[in-house]
Amino acid sequence: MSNAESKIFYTLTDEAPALATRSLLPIFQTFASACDVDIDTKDISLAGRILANFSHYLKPEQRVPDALAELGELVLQPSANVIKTPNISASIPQIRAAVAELQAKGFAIPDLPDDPQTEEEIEIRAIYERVKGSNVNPVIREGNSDRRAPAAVKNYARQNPHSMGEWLPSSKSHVSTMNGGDFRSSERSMTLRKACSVKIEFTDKYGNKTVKQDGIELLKGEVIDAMFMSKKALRKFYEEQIEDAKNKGVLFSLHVKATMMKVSHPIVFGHAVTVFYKDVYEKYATLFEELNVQPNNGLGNLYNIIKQISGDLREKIEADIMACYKDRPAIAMVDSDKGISNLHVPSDVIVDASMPAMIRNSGKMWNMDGELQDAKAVIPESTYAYIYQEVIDYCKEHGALDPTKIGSVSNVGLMAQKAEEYGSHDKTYEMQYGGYMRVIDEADGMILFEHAVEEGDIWRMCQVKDAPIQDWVKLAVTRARKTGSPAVFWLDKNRPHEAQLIIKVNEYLKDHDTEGLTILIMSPAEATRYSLEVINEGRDVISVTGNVLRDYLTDLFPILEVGTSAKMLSIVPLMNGGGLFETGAGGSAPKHVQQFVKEGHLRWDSLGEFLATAASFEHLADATDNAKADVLAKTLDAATSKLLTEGKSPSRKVNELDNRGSHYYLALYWAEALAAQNDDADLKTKFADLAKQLADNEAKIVEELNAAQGHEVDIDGYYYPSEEKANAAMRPSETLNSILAGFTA
Ligand SMILES: NC(=O)C1=CN([C@@H]2O[C@H](COP(=O)(O)OP(=O)(O)OC[C@H]3O[C@@H](n4cnc5c(N)ncnc54)[C@H](OP(=O)(O)O)[C@@H]3O)[C@@H](O)[C@H]2O)C=CC1
Ligand SMILES: O=C(O)CCC(=O)C(=O)O
Ligand SMILES: [Mg+2]
Repeated sequence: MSNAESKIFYTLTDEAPALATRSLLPIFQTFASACDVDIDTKDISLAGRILANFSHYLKPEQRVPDALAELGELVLQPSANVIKTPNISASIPQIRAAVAELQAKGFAIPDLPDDPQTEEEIEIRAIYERVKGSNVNPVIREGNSDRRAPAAVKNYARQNPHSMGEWLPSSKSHVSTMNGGDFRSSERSMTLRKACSVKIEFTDKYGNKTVKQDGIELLKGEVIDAMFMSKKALRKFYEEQIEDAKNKGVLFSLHVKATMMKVSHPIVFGHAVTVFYKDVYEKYATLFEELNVQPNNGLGNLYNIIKQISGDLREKIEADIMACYKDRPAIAMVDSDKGISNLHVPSDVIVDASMPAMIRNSGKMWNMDGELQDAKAVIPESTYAYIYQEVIDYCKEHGALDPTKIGSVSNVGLMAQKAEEYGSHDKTYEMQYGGYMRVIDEADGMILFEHAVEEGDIWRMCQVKDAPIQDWVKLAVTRARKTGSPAVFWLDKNRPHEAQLIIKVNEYLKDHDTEGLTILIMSPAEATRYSLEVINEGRDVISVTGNVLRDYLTDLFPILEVGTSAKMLSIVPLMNGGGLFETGAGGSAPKHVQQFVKEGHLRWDSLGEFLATAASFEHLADATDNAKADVLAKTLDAATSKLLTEGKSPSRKVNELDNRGSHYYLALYWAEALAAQNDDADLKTKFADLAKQLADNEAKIVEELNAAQGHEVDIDGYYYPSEEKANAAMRPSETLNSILAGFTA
């Protein structure tokens, strides 16, 4: 029965999840063969995406298909069944590093031009812009998101709580956000009564018009917004916050999402760099211009560039950088041993993961001396920053949340069809001159939005289509019905965009039976407090949010509740009927790779992959009437629960069970569960033998896996490692490999 519908696509991505896949996928493929299901792969790694986009620069034998474009098509098909591991949403410094590695490996791809001048350079830059930032998820997320902690994970965390730093009322940590001049304060929003085509037009102060984009086709019922962040207000805000951090004796730490908000946030980040290190960037302004220094790529970019200039001048600049610290507050560090601060690389501190980590750590971050210290978390955009202040206030009042007692905040998030900020990337502009930005209906010339902007302001337009909103409301009601938990729409009637959504939510709720359900609408700050109160009473609550809060909350609450978002079940019911199964909410854990190559221990926990794969089998079973796939799904879930209770998750420390060892135990428990079930006799027989072989060889396999630890590992690359070496490193047990290879379905 090998047809299109019996196929699962598993993505090959980057960093830790890509390493883990090399060990885990052969296990999944072996088990899937027993129910006639193929698990095929799609390489959407950063390196793979660069190569696919520059095919015309490569020798024919080096060319690779555009797997992301293929997946983008696939997710529109009702038969789609995709398992997606986290991938790098690349910042420019990450792209540069990947390009250098690929070039060194003989791929003649072009350098990323900083300041494209010729037609060819402009074309090359445009291709890299397509590869940059969050460009995978918006393409394949053709559905809204349903993320939650499965009961087994929650119960395990209750019994084996992760550490939670103590919170004292005396903590000086706090969130600082703009109270004017930011996107929120200038936001305009409307719902379209009819389909139309609009253009974005800039008019300078002399009346000259430039069409930034035209022919933007919008649908009836679509909610569109436009807003801008004032450069002057942002820089003034940074100055004030730097001063305030110094006066209060707390660390200055910036939290943005330069990867997902791939156009606007690198600029927001760059201003923080040039304000914090103002003395240097102003003193050497002309030189830096000649050298093409790019503050949006962080202080690390400056250090890299001055490496190339003569000793004396370089030392002078370096001394001037150090001198900045005298007048500035202490700065939060990413790696104090290596002197890497929060302002070095735009993708090192990503707000969704960095703020919960700070909250878990008693509101502290690392200072230059490698000590924990209270911090000022600077989150310029005020739209969602308040939620973190609310959590901090709550912790100051009530102490840290107790993972042994608290309930859970799950999430239903709006993201389908490039909803909200996901759709803003090609409609975000850094203004070269002051003037007016207008969104104009092309049919009748009517001005839909108008903003007076100044040089350097960041203007953007977002959109969210009506069908995804209807789907989102339906998903929220479905989850509320299924769980009996209250569902809270985190929408602020005072924010223009959310006021439009509230009208739609109230309208579309009428399409469903909501009798007996608790469905509430609250502003994000109120909803934060309410949700904390509910979970502190041990009860659960569903957060129903827009795209950015989806991202923020699905790291925030999981990290507080179960220690990491990697253990979440993360499902995207695709709007055309297919299923996209993401692995947790976690990222690609660059630190894990560093540890792996240094000491041969991979601490990545593939629990998210286990959960996603079970959900994928379950979906396939329903979609194709494959009863065996259903048995595989149920037994995989049972094996995952057993793995948790038996403590066979990866340890953080070298020479203890790591990612590979946990995969062995998953295979063992899964085969045992299949051998023990009575729903399918054929599977029972087949897997009884496999279970026996895996059990009989436990000591030998674990020994072979452990022997691979405790020393450096060479996988020959970071973004494009050697397949042969990485596979060998991730599958070091000959015994396990031959047992799997010997399995016949
Ligand atoms: N869906 C997607 O495709 C996503 C991609 N990303 C990308 O991931 C990269 C890193 O992002 P960042 O914000 O630093 O987030 P990460 O989630 O990668 O890192 C934060 C920390 O979370 C812990 N963690 C995350 N996943 C796991 C896991 N499976 N097992 C064990 N621990 C885990 C690790 O903690 P510890 O070090 O203490 O072990 C890790 O250092 C970026 O390139 C980003 O663009 C980020 C989010 C989602
Ligand atoms: O798309 C991205 O860049 C990251 C997405 C993310 O962090 C998430 O979906 O939780
Ligand atoms: Mg996230």
